[in-house]
Amino acid sequence: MSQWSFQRDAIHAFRFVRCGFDAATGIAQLVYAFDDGPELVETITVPGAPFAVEGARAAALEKALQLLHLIAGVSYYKAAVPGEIRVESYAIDPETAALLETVYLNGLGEFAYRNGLDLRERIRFSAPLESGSTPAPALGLREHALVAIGGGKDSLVSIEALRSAGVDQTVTWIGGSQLIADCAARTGLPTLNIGRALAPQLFDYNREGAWNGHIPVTAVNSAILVFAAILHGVDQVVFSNEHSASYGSLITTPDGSSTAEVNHQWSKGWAFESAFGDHIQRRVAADLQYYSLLRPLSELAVARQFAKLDRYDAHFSSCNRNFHIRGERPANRWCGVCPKCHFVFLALAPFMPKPRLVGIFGRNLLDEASQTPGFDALLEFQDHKPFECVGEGRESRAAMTALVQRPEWREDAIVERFQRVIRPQLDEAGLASEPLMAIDAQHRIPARLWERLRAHFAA
Ligand SMILES: CC(=O)N[C@H]1[C@@H](OP(=O)(O)OP(=O)(O)OC[C@H]2O[C@@H](n3ccc(=O)[nH]c3=O)[C@H](O)[C@@H]2O)O[C@H](CO)[C@@H](O)[C@@H]1O[C@H](C)C(=O)N[C@@H](C)C(=O)N[C@@H](CCC(=O)O)C(=O)O
Ligand SMILES: Nc1ncnc2c1ncn2[C@@H]1O[C@H](COP(=O)(O)OP(=O)(O)OP(=O)(O)O)[C@@H](O)[C@H]1O
Repeated sequence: MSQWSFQRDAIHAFRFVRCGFDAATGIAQLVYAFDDGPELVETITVPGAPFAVEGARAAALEKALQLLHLIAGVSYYKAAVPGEIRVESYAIDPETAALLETVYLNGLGEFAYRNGLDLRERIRFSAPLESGSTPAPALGLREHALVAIGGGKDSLVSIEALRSAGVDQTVTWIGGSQLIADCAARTGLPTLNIGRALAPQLFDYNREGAWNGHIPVTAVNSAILVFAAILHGVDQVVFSNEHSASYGSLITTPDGSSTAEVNHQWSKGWAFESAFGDHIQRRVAADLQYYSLLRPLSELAVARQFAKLDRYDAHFSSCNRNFHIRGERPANRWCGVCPKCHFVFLALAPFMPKPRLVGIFGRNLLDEASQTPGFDALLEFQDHKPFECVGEGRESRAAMTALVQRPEWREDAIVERFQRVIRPQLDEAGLASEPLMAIDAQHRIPARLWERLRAHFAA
């Protein structure tokens, strides 16, 4: 084994070697390997040990651990994308295999597009178990929500909505981000910070020529929170993925003959939420509900809700440059030049007093002419929507149209250019904000909770 070196194109198989959980320490180990190379060990640490889990809950925990092992493998599989995938220490059924193929294929959609790879014939999970295994039992989980917090506006909107609905919640995050920890502390609610350490060899492989690119990180985070929910015996895992996340960027194929949709945030979309949430209830725990509280809302509707809160202005950030595992972070939480900064500034502008918004970012992005190409991409003007977690083009166009009508914004460089250059080329019928504020019926929010929240979101 000491002879083995990472040679991307010579690798035949990706192996799910084993996974295990130590209830005494709260540490889960997820073990993978390429061919007969070294073991790649990712660790997940759930606070609260020692844990005592028995009977049906112990069986459910084992299933949740296997699902986490299978989904988190995407970070390593992507390094070489070999044509053979082997699950070695347990067997899976066809339904689980189908879920994994969907997650890997769609979740690596942007990765494949950017690297010029076609993964459709490569991603195959074999399923030795027969389908139709016994449905998962209800575990008698207590009524309590683990709410994922990401440091940005979306999860804060959910947390405050759940608070207003009187739902017991623990604000939960993965990783060592100080920014998220500050936001979590600011909620004043109970918190749970789950540790996650990627196998260190991944960083070596990256330097040695591994394929690299985006992975469906929300799918990984979701599987971690499901595992933690069963461990802590609670019945809800809540994410904050809005309706708009289900729509990708329309890309023209390299030969220019057609367009295809590639969604950077596929695992924040409805296709993932519905497939994963159903799978958890059928195969892991019948009374564990996985849902996104913001699924009925567009990004603009979420921005409107966030503008009603000012408690987090000096703490939150949606700029993903804060969240690199290694490397620099923006000095004042907002880099001001990435697609997420552009979009969040634009989406909040119609709903916030200008001085408040400029105070949050420390500058007025809409009056920086040098940023025109970035805003053009959001508007899908002569470009496609950026590969980032930003709203739909029609939301950006509607927000810009709203700003044109405001004296305090309309003379700013980007807004003025929109009115002069871009708007005349658009169909006026598609520029209104109001239709984008409509509440969508497609979601997995438990019915009793939704009855309480509907009015909150409509206000
Ligand atoms: C912070 C960030 O945007 N990272 C993306 C960036 O990675 P970079 O190399 O610049 O820094 P690191 O994040 O520290 O990653 C180092 C390497 O590790 C790989 N990796 C990381 C986390 C993980 O769970 N698995 C991994 O394999 C990573 O690929 C690097 O090789 O560029 C990468 C390549 O495009 C992206 O993969 C990194 O994205 C992170 C996985 C990440 O956490 N991104 C979130 C901020 C993010 O994009 N969230 C979306 C949700 C999208 C979804 O669920 O599909 C959001 O904001 O809504
Ligand atoms: N480190 C993390 N741990 C747990 N959940 C996370 C983490 N990062 C993001 N999430 C969750 O993933 C989902 C998508 O993240 P996203 O970045 O869109 O949300 P956000 O940070 O709340 O808001 P914004 O869109 O303004 O950045 C949210 O439910 C968020 O809470």
